[in-house]
Amino acid sequence: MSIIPDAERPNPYSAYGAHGSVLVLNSGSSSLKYQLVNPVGGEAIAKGTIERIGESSGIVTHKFAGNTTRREQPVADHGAALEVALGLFEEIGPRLSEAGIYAVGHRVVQGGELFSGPVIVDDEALEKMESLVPLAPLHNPANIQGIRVARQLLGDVPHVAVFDTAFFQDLPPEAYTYAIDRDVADRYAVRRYGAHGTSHQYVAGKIARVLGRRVQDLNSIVLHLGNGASVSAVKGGVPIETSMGLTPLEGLVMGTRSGDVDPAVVFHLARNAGMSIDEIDDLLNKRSGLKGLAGENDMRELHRMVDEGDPDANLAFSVYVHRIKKYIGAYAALLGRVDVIAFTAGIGENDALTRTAVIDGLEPFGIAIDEDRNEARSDDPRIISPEWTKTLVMVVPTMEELAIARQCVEAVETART
Ligand SMILES: Nc1ncnc2c1ncn2[C@@H]1O[C@H](COP(=O)(O)OP(=O)(O)O)[C@@H](O)[C@H]1O
Ligand SMILES: CC(=O)OP(=O)(O)O
Ligand SMILES: [Mg+2]
Repeated sequence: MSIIPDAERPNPYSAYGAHGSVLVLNSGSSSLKYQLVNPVGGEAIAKGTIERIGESSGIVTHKFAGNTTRREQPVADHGAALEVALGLFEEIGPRLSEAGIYAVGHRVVQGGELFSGPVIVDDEALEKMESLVPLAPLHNPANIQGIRVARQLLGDVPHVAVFDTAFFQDLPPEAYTYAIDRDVADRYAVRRYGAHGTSHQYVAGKIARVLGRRVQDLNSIVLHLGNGASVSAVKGGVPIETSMGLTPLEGLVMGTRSGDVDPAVVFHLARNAGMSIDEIDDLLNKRSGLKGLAGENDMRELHRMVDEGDPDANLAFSVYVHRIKKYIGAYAALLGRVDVIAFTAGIGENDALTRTAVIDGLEPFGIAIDEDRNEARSDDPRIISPEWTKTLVMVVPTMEELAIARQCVEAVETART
């Protein structure tokens, strides 16, 4: 039986949880999110984000004891970002030496075929993660750098890696297999691994708890719309499809990533535009998506540009929404019955305009939004569809850090028994 209670209730043992607190590090492609979490009660004791890593202007935010500290300062890379974060704990609090840290949990995006669940980090595990860098070039290097620096600075507690791909290890073969020569695919581990799995799994479970239903009885489409974006079809708690593939480049239109393109685009650019493979990689991962179409990957800014009549921003938003709708239709066909469509992550949780545009026109399928519910502001999971629909549309804030903290405690406890 799990030592972590499912219900999010206050921890009866100590201020920071029966197992102490867990420091969670979530390195994205250009950001570091961190949280000191009580893994039992579920509350964040302190948390922060460091955005625009590697750019000339970084934004640092640290929240503790009801106060928010915000600074603008350039941050060179993810190692430097972690040092800034640890410095803020010393300066503003809580001091990590007094926070009863039980373990450090690291989000690692790509576990490939080497990791199907959380692992306590040692040198061998780190080497394996290094070998997976080509399968998550924007993410694994930052994740690994975070682990190295954190192990040096917080060396006396266990460090646990929790993989984005783990949840999707349960995908059926027809979903994870690319229809290419089998020998080549097998030799080079070319298959679909998915990503954002910790979030998709958390949201699918949270939907069931909020509705008072068993996850086994629910079919959900989860839309994780952040800077990276992905969608999953979860049938009875088990993922049957997801939009990210070999790497987090496949699928939806994202902040800077193209999502699905005809692979022949790569051959065409290599042969006829004189671009190298590295240049095309950079193009599709960093200069595409909303940024490639409109020059802007912050959704708030994109809306402002649309309001000012910018045709590029308008097209970018239309392409973004069109792709999500295509996936909803496809995943509905795979699920057969859709009980819930859930929006999560930065855009999914905060952007009523995107939610309206995505659901618009789906009424004939019994899917609709109630605009008052959609626009009501809340940090709680909520239903935003009208009473009459069979499919519920929901907003379910993701809590990747809490989910990582809990998996981290379970991994340490399992290793000890
Ligand atoms: N209030 C808001 N309205 C619209 N978009 C928002 C809002 N707040 C954040 N976002 C968008 O959320 C995205 C970042 O989401 P997030 O889940 O934090 O991404 P990641 O984890 O990939 O860095 C950005 O595109 C940002 O514009
Ligand atoms: C996998 C992925 O795209 O992650 P993020 O959204 O944090 O960049
Ligand atoms: Mg994210």
